[in-house]
Amino acid sequence: MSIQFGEVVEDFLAYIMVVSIGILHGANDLLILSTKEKMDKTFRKNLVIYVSIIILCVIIYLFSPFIAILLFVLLSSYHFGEEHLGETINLNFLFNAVYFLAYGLFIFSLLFYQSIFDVAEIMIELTGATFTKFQIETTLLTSAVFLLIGSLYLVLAKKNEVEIFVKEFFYLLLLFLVFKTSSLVLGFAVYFIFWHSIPSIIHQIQFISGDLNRKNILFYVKKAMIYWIISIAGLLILYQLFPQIKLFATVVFVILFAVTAPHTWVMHKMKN
Ligand SMILES: CC1=C(/C=C/C(C)=C/C=C/C(C)=C/C=C/C=C(C)/C=C/C=C(C)/C=C/C2=C(C)CCCC2(C)C)C(C)(C)CCC1
Repeated sequence: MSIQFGEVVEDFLAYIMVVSIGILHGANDLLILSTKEKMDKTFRKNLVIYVSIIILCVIIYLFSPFIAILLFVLLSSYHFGEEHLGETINLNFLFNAVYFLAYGLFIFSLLFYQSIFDVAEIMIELTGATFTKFQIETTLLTSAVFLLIGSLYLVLAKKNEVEIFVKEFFYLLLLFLVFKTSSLVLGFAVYFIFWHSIPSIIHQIQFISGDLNRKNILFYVKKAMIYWIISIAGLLILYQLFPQIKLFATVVFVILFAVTAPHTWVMHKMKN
């Protein structure tokens, strides 16, 4: 009973974090595109591209939910890696892409490995199938090998200092402890908010306004508000429209699934 109560509180906290800061961190994507292109006229074109990518993701999901979620995990892995390591690792396009992908896949497989039954529950609601223990273990091991070889190469080729990888190793150890001791949704939320969304919001504010200060933070939040409200409305409508969806987590991941591809595109453009 106490474990269940603990999980309810943990999940509640996680949803608050994801729905507030998590969704917010993507809500200024159109402003970032306009800032990058320095032309107001491109706003409508960017909006059409952004919404078309969302529609394309939904179509892929309707044709094959499992393939769609698999692509979602792969793209998210790359995106998490690029956001976290983009300023540290810069060798060439192929090396960076593989390293970022391996980093994200390692995080996801570590999380899934710790909560295999909860992952199965959400995956079955989303797709009717789930990842097997063997698939998760193989991904965990393969991504770890890629990360290790890639990091060794960067150190031996004198591209990066060894201290960077030692620090990252301790971060991963910390994440392992977080994933082991919390529910699936809270574990995901801790990574998504503290490792990904908050650093990303800081980079975005610096990109849009130059400095990180109170005025620029308020400007960022004000500009994001309308898109944040539309996304939250979408989430609530979806939850009401499909009463067969039992888990709130499923609806949250559907929303994240829909916005991840256009958001990854914008963030990639911002950084390159
Ligand atoms: C601008 C705009 C807008 C908005 C937008 C936004 C708001 C965005 C956001 C964005 C975002 C916010 C992003 C995010 C991202 C996320 C991610 C990247 C995640 C990932 C995750 C995953 C991959 C998961 C997985 C899993 C788990 C963890 C468990 C269970 C199972 C599964 C597999 C599901 C709109 C639409 C209104 C309109 C138009 C314009």
